[in-house]
Amino acid sequence: MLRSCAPRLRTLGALRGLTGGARPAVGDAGPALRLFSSEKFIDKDRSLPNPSWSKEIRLLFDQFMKKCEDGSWKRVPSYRYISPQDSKPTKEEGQMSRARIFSRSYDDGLGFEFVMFHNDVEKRTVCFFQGGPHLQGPSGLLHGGALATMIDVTGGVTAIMTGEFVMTANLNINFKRPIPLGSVIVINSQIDKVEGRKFFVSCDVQSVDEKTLYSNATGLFISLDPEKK
Ligand SMILES: CCCCCCCC/C=C\CCCCCCCC(=O)SCCNC(=O)CCNC(=O)[C@H](O)C(C)(C)COP(=O)(O)OP(=O)(O)OC[C@H]1O[C@@H](n2cnc3c(N)ncnc32)[C@H](O)[C@@H]1OP(=O)(O)O
Repeated sequence: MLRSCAPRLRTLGALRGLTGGARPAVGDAGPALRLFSSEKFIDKDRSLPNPSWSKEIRLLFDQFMKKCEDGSWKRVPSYRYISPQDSKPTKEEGQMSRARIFSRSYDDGLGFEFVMFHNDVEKRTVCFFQGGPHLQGPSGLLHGGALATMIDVTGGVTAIMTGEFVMTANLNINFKRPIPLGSVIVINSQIDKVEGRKFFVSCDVQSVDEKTLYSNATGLFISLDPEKK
């Protein structure tokens, strides 16, 4: 997913140029549709509602878009592809790379449907996630690896929003209750501590009514050593 570090400022700029306000129509550099420089390729912001979203996740989306109006929360835009300028050259020289960002690699409704909102003052991120049918583990339940992916992405975004590009060094997840496939869950992530390049993040995963704690986790994210880049 994180294939190139050199262009991180541009990428971080894109991530930090987050969207707020009532109109869910802007992503990095403005448009929800991102036209890559080749002008042959359009990537859309996938953290906006699509027809596969249940009423429940739409309601949460609307509630948090309202919270964005005073600037305290920002919606985090999210794309399927790393733009060609940010990608490392691939073996498919001269062709569009087929690489996709894992958490956005499924077609609408089949895999990871989610939207994140970040609060800069509180250094925390909330993610509303609806796992589609291709993320099944045990019958009728969400695969643990799919949940780990979402915890990783939410924790990673929480750290990245401090302004540093990070890699995941450690994730420790307690799976406490199984998650019904297709249900909407809430992942709350916050930065507990920063020590030099190390960002210690914690996450909990709950039902929308907060009655069920599905999982909790801690993660260590490390920003890249300038010497080693
Ligand atoms: C730019 C373009 C990209 C585009 C992006 C698209 C948009 C993004 C949108 C949305 C983002 C979503 C968010 C991301 C979510 C997904 C993230 C992933 O999947 S990341 C892939 C999986 N992770 C790896 O592959 C890491 C592999 N490991 C490494 O590369 C290195 O080990 C690394 C960078 C993590 C650390 O290496 P060192 O060389 O920089 O660090 P050293 O100097 O060894 O350690 C620094 C300190 O950290 C401790 N440390 C290192 N690893 C540790 C560990 N595993 N556990 C505990 N401590 C550890 C050390 O003991 C040291 O501590 P002391 O400073 O001495 O106190």
